[in-house]
Amino acid sequence: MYANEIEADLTEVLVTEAEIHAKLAELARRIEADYEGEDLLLVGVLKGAVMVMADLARELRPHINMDWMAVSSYGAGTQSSGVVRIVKDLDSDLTGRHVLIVEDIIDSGLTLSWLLGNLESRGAKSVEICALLRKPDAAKVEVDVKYLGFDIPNQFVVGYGLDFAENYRNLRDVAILAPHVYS
Ligand SMILES: O=P(O)(O)OC[C@H]1O[C@H](OP(=O)(O)OP(=O)(O)O)[C@H](O)[C@@H]1O
Ligand code: HPA
Ligand SMILES: [Mg+2]
Repeated sequence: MYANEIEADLTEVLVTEAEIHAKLAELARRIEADYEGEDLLLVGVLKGAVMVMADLARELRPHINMDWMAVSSYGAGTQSSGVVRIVKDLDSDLTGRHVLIVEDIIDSGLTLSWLLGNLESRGAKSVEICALLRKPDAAKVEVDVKYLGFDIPNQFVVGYGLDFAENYRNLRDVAILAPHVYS
């Protein structure tokens, strides 16, 4: 389904487009029930969360708001540096608001544990996390994720927003990147 030169870079498709969309619909129903009658601000973490945010937001039937933050800790490698830096901050004031962070993946957990602390310190009424993927075997810190899509093995994955050196973000599925690409 992908161009031949992309197929050659992938070991296997781990989560298909259909599985992602079914899961996001399921999570959206839970989110709608949990925040019924409340205002909700979705905070997407650029750039990886763009696809999850776009599809999750369109699954949600009530009125919601969206804002974006860009943080980066990976650079061009496959290991988190552990140092999270804000590349773009939110435009919104979080005081008194219900905030749901939308992420593509929890790998070491360093990005989200840092972000959770950062957003909680801004006076939000609540801050929760929705992440499409999590690698339980890669955790360096535990992150309390309320809405989780899939637990996946500890392998480097790409697609559906996830990149390696800024490539593969546009793939529709989540796939394992072949080691020959990065080693
Ligand atoms: O749990 P961790 O080990 O911290 O890894 C997860 C984070 O790493 C990736 O983002 P990255 O910093 O590479 O930037 P990007 O979203 O622009 O790809 C991914 O999108 C998560 O935000
Ligand atoms: O497995 C991954 N793939 C792409 N980006 C990532 N950022 C953290 N883990 C990953
Ligand atoms: Mg990211």
